Amino acid sequence: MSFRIQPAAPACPNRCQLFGPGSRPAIFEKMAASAADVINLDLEDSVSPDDKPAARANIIQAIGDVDWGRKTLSVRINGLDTPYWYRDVVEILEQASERIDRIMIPKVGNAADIYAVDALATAVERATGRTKPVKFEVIIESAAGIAHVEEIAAASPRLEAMSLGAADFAASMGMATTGIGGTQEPYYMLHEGQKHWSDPWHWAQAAIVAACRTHGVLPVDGPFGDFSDDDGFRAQARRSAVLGMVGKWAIHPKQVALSNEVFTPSDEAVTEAREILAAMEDARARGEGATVYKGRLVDIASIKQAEVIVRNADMIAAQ
Ligand SMILES: CC(C)(COP(=O)(O)OP(=O)(O)OC[C@H]1O[C@@H](n2cnc3c(N)ncnc32)[C@H](O)[C@@H]1OP(=O)(O)O)[C@@H](O)C(=O)NCCC(=O)NCCSC(=O)C[C@H](O)C(=O)O
Ligand SMILES: [Mg+2]
Repeated sequence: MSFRIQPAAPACPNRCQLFGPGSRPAIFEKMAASAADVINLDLEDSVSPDDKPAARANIIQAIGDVDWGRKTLSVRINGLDTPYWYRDVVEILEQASERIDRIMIPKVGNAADIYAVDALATAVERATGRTKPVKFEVIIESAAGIAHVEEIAAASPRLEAMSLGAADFAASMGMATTGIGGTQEPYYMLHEGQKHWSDPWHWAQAAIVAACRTHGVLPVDGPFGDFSDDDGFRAQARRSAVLGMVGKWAIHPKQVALSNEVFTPSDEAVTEAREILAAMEDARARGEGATVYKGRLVDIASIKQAEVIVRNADMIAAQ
């Protein structure tokens, strides 16, 4: 056990991040009216190269003009392997209002990528006299990103959240699939003639959660491409929640409610967590460190487990 205390991740709801192309300003008001906790206005892969300047201008105007309520407002810039990213950062931080909360950096490969954007953002903020430092979120979506995930999680005090980008991740890893998240038909074990499907995203998600929890960053599951498959989305999101992720992207508005449903602790879960805390309080009064709740062991670690659920529920209810 390390003597270092694990830092808390930011206490802001992040159950669903709704994406929309910056080249499609007609949907910005709909995004703002949605039930997503986070809005991601995209300058990257949903915007064609010719549309990048117009998309930047749309986003800069909308950051100030649209009523985003209490949502976290994030702009996904282009990757550092493109000629677009520096203009994204400079134009947004020079021209957009301070309503923007985060810049999302895609395809990060190592801590130096974050350092580069941090240096540029810091220079623009100082030059323009901005008073609210923009926060960062990153996407792990390459072999290099997952190989360096821990140094990326530690790279900047601006960093609030880290997502798995299943599509680019699969491409970078050379995975034999065109699916964006979810069950992959050929990824199964055979036992006595029966197929047992496994989860090809699991290890990357677990690595992201561990890196994030070590450094006080929110771990988030990325896109689920087949927006006609609600049950598939739910199944993927539930696995992510059990692993410790706090939310998931929506690439279509119909996925927002699904994500909020999965990543909001249920009444039953909260009741059980509070009962465990009460049972342990009674045990403590008796001078015991362990007791029995519904026929199973609960001990001091159970207090920490129950507190995760209660804290999360209280934080969401406070919004
Ligand atoms: C996927 C879409 C292109 C679908 O758009 P559309 O054809 O308009 O869908 P519908 O006709 O079903 O729309 C129904 C109504 O909802 C509105 N709408 C559509 N999309 C959005 C949205 N994103 N936010 C809010 N509202 C939206 C429509 O206007 C309709 O409204 P109405 O007419 O009033 O009923 C589109 O959803 C879309 O562009 N989605 C986002 C795509 C995107 O941003 N992709 C980037 C993120 S995923 C990624 O990059 C991969 C990742 O990096 C990785 O590597 O894994
Ligand atoms: Mg991507």
